[in-house]
Amino acid sequence: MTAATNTPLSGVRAAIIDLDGTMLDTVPDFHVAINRMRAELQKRGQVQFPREAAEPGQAGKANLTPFSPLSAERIKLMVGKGSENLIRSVLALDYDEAGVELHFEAAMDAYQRHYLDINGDHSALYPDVAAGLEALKAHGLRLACVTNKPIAFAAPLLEQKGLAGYFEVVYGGDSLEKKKPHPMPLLRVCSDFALRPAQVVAIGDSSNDAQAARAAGCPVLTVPYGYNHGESIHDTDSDGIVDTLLHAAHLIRLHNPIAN
Ligand SMILES: O=C(O)COP(=O)(O)O
Ligand SMILES: [Mg+2]
Repeated sequence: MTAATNTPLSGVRAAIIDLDGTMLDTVPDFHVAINRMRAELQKRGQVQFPREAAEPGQAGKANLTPFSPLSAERIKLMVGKGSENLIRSVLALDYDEAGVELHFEAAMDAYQRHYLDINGDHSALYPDVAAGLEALKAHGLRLACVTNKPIAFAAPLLEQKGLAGYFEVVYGGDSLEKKKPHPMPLLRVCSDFALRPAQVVAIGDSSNDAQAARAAGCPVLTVPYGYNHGESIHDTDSDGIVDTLLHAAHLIRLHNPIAN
């Protein structure tokens, strides 16, 4: 994209930043919490086995085979569409459809407990995140964070990593009726800021962010280092790929030379 007079980034006054895979590499947290949840389910399955089995040694036999821990790479493919989707995808590796439904509630409960226990302990900021947020703010942009992570995970995580102060609003995947790729959370930010969607750029790591932005009518920039469900970010429809949030800030500034 060149600094022509009218581009998708012209007139941008605010930015909506995604969390997982864009600001923080959280897969190591997901990795620990998911495998602890699976170990817990496994343990309970073994305890229940003698009582549940109609014929000892028949029903529930599969539960006696230890779940081998999932790799971080495998979990990375499942992150980005919220907790419910993640837990269903993980359960589907061990159970058939009926089993997924049967174990869903207990799995969610265990997962949330384990995640909150270690939230942020294994996660790290990507390069130039704080510098990028500083630069966006210095250029007069208002900032919001929109993530599909539950707000009970996202809010303390932003706080712990020193990022909370940058954002006027934060919406989690369960804050509103719909989550990304639905445009609802992005449109809510536009209305919070009293700006038109064309004035609010979304910055994210996945097709989820891009689809939500397109549906809302917001320009969108993508980063190439996050989790795009195993797909190349080059195949995602966006207005530009930026190496870092700092690069995004420079690009926005280039297209808005007189703002501030
Ligand atoms: O928790 C998730 O599904 C990921 O959320 P995010 O990429 O929208 O921050
Ligand atoms: Mg993301």
